[in-house]
Amino acid sequence: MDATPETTADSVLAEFAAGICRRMAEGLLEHTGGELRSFLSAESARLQAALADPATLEPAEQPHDPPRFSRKGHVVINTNPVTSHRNVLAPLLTEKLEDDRAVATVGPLPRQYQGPRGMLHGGYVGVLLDQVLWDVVFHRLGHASFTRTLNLTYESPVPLGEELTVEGRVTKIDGRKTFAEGELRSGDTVCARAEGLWVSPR
Ligand SMILES: CCCCCCCCCC(=O)SCCNC(=O)CCNC(=O)[C@H](O)C(C)(C)COP(=O)(O)OP(=O)(O)OC[C@H]1O[C@@H](n2cnc3c(N)ncnc32)[C@H](O)[C@@H]1OP(=O)(O)O
Repeated sequence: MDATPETTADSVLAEFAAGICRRMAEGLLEHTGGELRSFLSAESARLQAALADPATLEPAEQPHDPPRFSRKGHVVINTNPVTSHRNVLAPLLTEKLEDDRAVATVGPLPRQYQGPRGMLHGGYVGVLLDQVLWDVVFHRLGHASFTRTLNLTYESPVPLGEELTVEGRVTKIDGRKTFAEGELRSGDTVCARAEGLWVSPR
């Protein structure tokens, strides 16, 4: 069996296509009428050109999330809706994990994440905090666990169009229970705080 289910060039092409889809999702909310038609046409042409000649995808880089085979031989694609370069819903995080602490940067987030005008949807604030707290718990324990509780406090609206910082810390481990807390910041402003419980599988 090959080490990967597709060539590196095809993985790069898939991530390029995901980038086009992300821009299209944003463009559909930014443009109307003839401007929208021109925008869609230009993005489609870029994808068609890449499909016709993948060598035009410069600079030739390594894919971030190439599919792999599981131990049982199934194709595994990273589907994570926050971190996967292949999932067009994912805003993508740059994350640093150290011991009991994770610090991630995300954004600037575009219009498809909007709740109140110009602000991030509150449910999505929870998604970002859930992911980063889950990540720090995984990093600390070395295995996956389930979010059991996640309590959010919204301190101030989260702006779209600005880079955000999401921080998570493990605060206590008690048998199968791991407690963690964190916050989401825009600049120096703490916009939301979270604390929760992660339960390891039996
Ligand atoms: C591989 C890569 C994947 C990347 C994914 C990123 C994911 C991001 C995070 C997520 O989205 S996770 C998905 C959302 N979460 C879920 O779907 C979890 C749904 N809930 C469950 O499946 C079960 O409720 C759960 C597995 C969490 C717990 O069920 P159990 O039957 O194993 O728990 P149990 O009732 O035995 O409780 C375990 C311990 O927690 C304690 N506990 C439970 N609820 C509590 C509570 N609310 N407060 C305090 N303690 C609590 C409970 O008393 C007990 O304590 P002890 O071990 O000391 O006896």
